[in-house]
Amino acid sequence: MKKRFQKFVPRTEIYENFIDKLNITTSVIEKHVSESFGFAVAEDIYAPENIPGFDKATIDGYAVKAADTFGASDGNPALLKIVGEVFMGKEYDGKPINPGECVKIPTGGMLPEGADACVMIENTSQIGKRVEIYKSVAPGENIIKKDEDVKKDSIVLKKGERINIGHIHNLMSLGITKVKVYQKPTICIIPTGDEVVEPEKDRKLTQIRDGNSYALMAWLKSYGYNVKRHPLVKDNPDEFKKGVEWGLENGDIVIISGGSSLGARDYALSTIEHFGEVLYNGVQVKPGKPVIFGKTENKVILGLPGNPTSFVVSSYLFLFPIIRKVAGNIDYLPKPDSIVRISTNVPAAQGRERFVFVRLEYTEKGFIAHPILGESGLASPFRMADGVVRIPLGKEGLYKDEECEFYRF
Ligand SMILES: Nc1nc2c(c(=O)[nH]1)N[C@H]1C(S)=C(S)[C@@H](COP(=O)(O)OP(=O)(O)OC[C@H]3O[C@@H](n4cnc5c(N)ncnc54)[C@H](O)[C@@H]3O)O[C@H]1N2
Ligand code: MOO
Repeated sequence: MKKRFQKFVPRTEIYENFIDKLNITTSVIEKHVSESFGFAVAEDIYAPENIPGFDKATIDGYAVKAADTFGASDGNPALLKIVGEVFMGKEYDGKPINPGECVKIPTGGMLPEGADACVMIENTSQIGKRVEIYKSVAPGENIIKKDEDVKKDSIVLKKGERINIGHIHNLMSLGITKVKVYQKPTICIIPTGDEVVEPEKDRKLTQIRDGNSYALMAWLKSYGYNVKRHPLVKDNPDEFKKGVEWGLENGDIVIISGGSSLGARDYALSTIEHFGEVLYNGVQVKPGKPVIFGKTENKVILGLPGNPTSFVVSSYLFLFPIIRKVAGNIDYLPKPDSIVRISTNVPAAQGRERFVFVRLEYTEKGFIAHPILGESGLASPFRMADGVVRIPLGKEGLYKDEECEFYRF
């Protein structure tokens, strides 16, 4: 990562040469499993036992030998002898069942020895100590095998996997109540611009209120990340430096909002160079061209464009993957959520991969994406959108009804 690039590069280059190679991760902490949703696990976890651990009935009825029911029907029922009953949470205390015998069993009960299937109570009729079976069952039918949910010694969580509710359920069922995870990163946001004012303040005609930092804070918090916001920074190098210094002391990832372009008062580049190394300065993406990628020994500093649409798209494409990487996730790059059809022709951006905000409509033919076009200086396109579709680099555009990748925001 020594070489510094000043040219605009494709998004994939940032992924391969900046994000994939980032060797910064947050510290490892122990969490109660019930508090671990969304964290990346910091160790491989193997199952110490089978789940459920016993062959289990999935219906209320009778535990049988399947072969005894073969050919059974309403007109020709199988007749079995009831030799006992299984109670919930208890092992069957009778003898293994023999051909011609069956045992009453509740949903969730442990299958008695000798039985290999269960028959639903609705398909039977009890006559004293016998039962008529009107429907045959195959071996294994209406049963969960003892290792069917989780097999002893199998891997339940791979280091770097994001913990989901299924993992939490499995871990708790296995009696594993604590888990080592990577701490969620802290992101420090520094909103900049002489023209930018606090939202609760009155503004002059030429001023704008800070939407960027508050929108990003809310978005990051929705994923449980820690966020800190610096007060507004004016367009001067000292204020930029103070802001970034604060960010480096207080967070893992520092974001400068605005001032990343080429204007005389755009100080993001020189400030990042002051504190660390700038690896890339500009990407072939629209919106979101002037993104600056920098790092110090153990922190990331990003300069994001001030234009609202560019700010949001570059956050989605670059900031979020960086956060996921730093948070220990093995799966950190964005992936399309689905393939949709575009409702109208949309031109590409010359020499840039283009992302277009769309609203999705569900029709009989599947999802149709309606573009919400507008300049990168607007915020309403993403207010009205479900996400973006992608026009790959080098493609001249999307034609009406053409399939394209959709990314949900
Ligand atoms: N000569 C060139 N000019 C520009 C180029 C270029 O290549 N050559 N690139 C354009 C592109 S593309 C973008 S994107 C913008 C990015 O500019 P900056 O990152 O330097 O951002 P600012 O100039 O600070 O602001 C742009 C725009 O966004 C508004 N803004 C800033 N902060 C906020 C905030 N917190 N909340 C809401 N809106 C904000 C700001 O008022 C400006 O209107 O550069 C083009 N120029
Ligand atoms: O690339 Mo700028 O990010 O178009 O607005």
